[in-house]
Amino acid sequence: MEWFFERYERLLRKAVLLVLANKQDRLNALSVTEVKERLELETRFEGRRWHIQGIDAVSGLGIKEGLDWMTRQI
Ligand SMILES: Nc1nc2c(ncn2[C@@H]2O[C@H](COP(=O)(O)OP(=O)(O)OP(=O)(O)O)[C@@H](O)[C@H]2O)c(=O)[nH]1
Repeated sequence: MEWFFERYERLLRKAVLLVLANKQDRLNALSVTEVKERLELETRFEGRRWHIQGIDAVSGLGIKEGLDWMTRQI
């Protein structure tokens, strides 16, 4: 199994990451900055392609912008 995980890790190193910080319409939702800090994205994904997008899944706000970013990466 070792070979499997090594191969997988190698492939994932090239993966791009899109984080959707949902419920931005709710006052008690974590802000984009808070989600970014709690997930330690800047340090964990340093040198990698990642993006965090605030969204509101009910109205759809931000979803297009997030997916547009992902589309540009692939
Ligand atoms: N106001 C608001 N409500 C949302 C949003 N996204 C999901 N919800 C609501 O949150 C509730 C839980 O949604 P689910 O899709 O079941 O998500 P879940 O992962 O099971 O639960 P959560 O931990 O609440 O995310 C539902 O009533 C959704 O309508 C959003 O962006 N804004």
